[in-house]
Amino acid sequence: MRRAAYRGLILPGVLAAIIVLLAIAAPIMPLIDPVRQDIAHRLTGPSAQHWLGQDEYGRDVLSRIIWGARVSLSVAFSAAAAAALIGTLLGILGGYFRGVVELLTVRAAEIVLCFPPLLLALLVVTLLGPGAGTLIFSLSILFAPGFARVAYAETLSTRALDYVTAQHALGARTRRILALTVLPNIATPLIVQFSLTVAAAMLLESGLSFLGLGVVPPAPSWGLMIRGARGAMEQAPLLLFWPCLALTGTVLVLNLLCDRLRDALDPRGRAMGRPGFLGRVFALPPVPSPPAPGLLSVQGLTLQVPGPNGPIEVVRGVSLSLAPGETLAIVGESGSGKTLTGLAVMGLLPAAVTPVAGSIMLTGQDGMPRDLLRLPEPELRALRGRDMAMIFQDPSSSLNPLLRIGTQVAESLRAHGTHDGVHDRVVALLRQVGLPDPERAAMAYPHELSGGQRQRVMIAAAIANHPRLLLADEPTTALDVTVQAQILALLQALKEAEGGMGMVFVTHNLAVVAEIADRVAVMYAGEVVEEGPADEVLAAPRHPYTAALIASTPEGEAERLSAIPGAVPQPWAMPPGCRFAPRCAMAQPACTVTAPALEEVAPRRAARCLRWRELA
Ligand SMILES: Nc1ncnc2c1ncn2[C@@H]1O[C@H](COP(=O)(O)OP(=O)(O)OP(=O)(O)O)[C@@H](O)[C@H]1O
Repeated sequence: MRRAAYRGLILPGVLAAIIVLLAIAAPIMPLIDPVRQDIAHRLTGPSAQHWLGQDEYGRDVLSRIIWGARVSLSVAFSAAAAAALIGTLLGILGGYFRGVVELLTVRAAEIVLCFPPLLLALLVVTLLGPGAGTLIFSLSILFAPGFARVAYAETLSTRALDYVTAQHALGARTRRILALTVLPNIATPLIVQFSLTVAAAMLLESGLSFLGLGVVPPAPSWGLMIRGARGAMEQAPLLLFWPCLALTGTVLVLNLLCDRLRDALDPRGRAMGRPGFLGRVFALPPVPSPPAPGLLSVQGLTLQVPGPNGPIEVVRGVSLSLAPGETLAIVGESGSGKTLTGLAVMGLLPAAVTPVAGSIMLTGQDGMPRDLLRLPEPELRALRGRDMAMIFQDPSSSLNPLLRIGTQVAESLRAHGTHDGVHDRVVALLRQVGLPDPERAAMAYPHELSGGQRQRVMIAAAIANHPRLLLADEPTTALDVTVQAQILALLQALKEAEGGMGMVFVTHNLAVVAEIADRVAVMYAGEVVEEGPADEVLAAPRHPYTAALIASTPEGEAERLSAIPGAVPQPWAMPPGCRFAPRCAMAQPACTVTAPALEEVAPRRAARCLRWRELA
C-alpha cells in the first residue's frame, strides 16, 4: 500500500524536479540574455531563435520564463519554508502549553491576520524597499499565522489522545513528545498548508511584482512578465499566456506533489475512505446466477489488501447464510477477518480492502434479493439503516459528541423519509431500548450517558426503521460484564419483537455465542473453519481450532484453561496447506501440504479439516 503511495509521487515529483532543475540550471543553459533588448523585433511571435517569441522590449520570452522561475520559486519556497517553521513552532507551543504561552505565540501571531494581506505586504515593501529579500520577509510574516493556527488546532486535539498520555506515562521529556509524537501526527495538514502557501506566495509575488513592488525590473519575474504583457495584450496575446501557463502549471504540480507526499507519509492515508462502486465492480468477476438467499447469503467472499509483494487475501472464500429471525455469530481470534466480513455486508469496507470474488445476497424489506457487492453506492445507501443496520464496538466513538441523543436517533428516521411524529417515535425507541427517562435522554448529549446507555442509543438508532438484518460488531466488548448481559438480553428481546429480523453477531467470546446464537461460523486467518448450529458446534466441535477455542474459554471457577500456542499468522505470511496447522495439536504432514476445503460433516454443518472424523 505504501509502495503504491510512493509510486503516486513519481509523476508530480518528476515534473517538480524538471521545473526546479530548469530554474537552477538557467545560468549554465544556452539561453539568450533575459534582459537583452531588441526593440526592432518587439512583440515578434515564435521563431527558430526565440521559441516563445519576444516581448514588448524584444527580450526573449523563453529565457525570461526560465529565469523568472528562479525568482518566483526561490521567493515562494523561502517564504513558505520560513512561515512554516515559525508558524508551526508557535502553534505547537501554544497548543501544547496553552495559557500565557498560547497568548504570546498563537494569539500574538493572529494580530497579523487583522490586516488585509495585500495592504500589509504593501506596507512592508514600502518601508523596506522592493526586492526579493523584502518579498520573502513580508510573505513569511503574512503566512506564518496560517501555519500557527493549523498547528495549534491539531496540537490541541492530539495532546488529548491516549498515545500522547502514554508517552507521559513512560516518563518521556516534553521536548521529545513534541518532536517525535505530536509533530509527526500533525504533519499531514501542515503539508497541505505548505503546498497552499507556496502557491499563494507565488501568486502574491507575481501580484506585487505586477504592481511594481516586488522584483525590480528589468530582472525577470513571472509577475513582471504578466504586467508587461498586459499592455500589449491586443497585439501579442501569447505574451500573457506563457507566464500565466508557467504560474498555473507550477502551482498545480506543487499542489499535486504535496497531496501525494501526504499520502505517502501518512500510513493511514489510503486506508481511509471507501472504494467507489466502479473500483469494487471492476475488481469483481460477474456471478452467473447467485444462489437464492433466506435473508442473507454470503458466497465465496474474498477480500484483498495491497501488500509489498502483491495483493494479500485477508478474507478468503467465506460463505455464510442466515434465515429470517436467526442469529448467526461469527467468532474467532483478533485478525481472523470477522469485522471485514461484516463491513463487506454493509458496503463499508475501508478503501484499501477490495472484494475480488463472491457475492452477498440480501433479501430486502420488499422481498427482493440483491447482490450487495455489485450494488451502486446510492442503492446501497438506501438499504443501509432501512434493510440492514449495524452497531459497533465502541458507542462513545460512534455517537457525535456535539449532537443531542434525540437528534441523532431522529436522523436515522429522517434519512429514510420519516418526517412526521419524529420526536414521539424517538422517545418510543429510547423507551424500547430500556433507557430510564426517555424524554430526558433524548435531550442529553452522549457524554451525559454511561457506556451501556450509549450502546442502547446506538441500538435504538439501528432498529429505528425495522431493519431485516442487524449486524452487531462486538457490541458488548467495551462494556463491563453486568452491562454486557443487559445488552445481550435487549438484543434478544428486540429480535423477537421485530419478528423476522436476522442478526449477525461478531464476537471473540464463545460465552456470548452460547448465550444468543442459533448458528455459529468460526473464522480463522480469514477463512471459515467450521459452521453449524451453535449448540452442536459448541458441544461437539469438528475442527481442532474450535475445540481449542472452547478449551481456552473460562467456564466455572475450577476449570483449568488451556491457551492455544502461537498466534494467528499474519495475512502476508500464511502457511501453505491448512492455515491452522502450525498451531494444531492434531496436525500431520498432509495438513501442511493440502489446504482443506470446507466439507459438510453433518446436515447443515461444515468443517475445514482433513481429520474432522477423528474429532467426531
Ligand atoms: N484497512 C486495512 N488495511 C490493511 N489490512 C487490513 C485493514 N483492515 C483489516 N486488515 C487486515 O485484515 C485482517 C482481518 O481484519 P479484521 O479487522 O476483519 O479482523 P477481526 O477478526 O475483526 O479482528 P478484531 O477482533 O481485532 O477486530 C487483519 O489481519 C488486518 O491485518
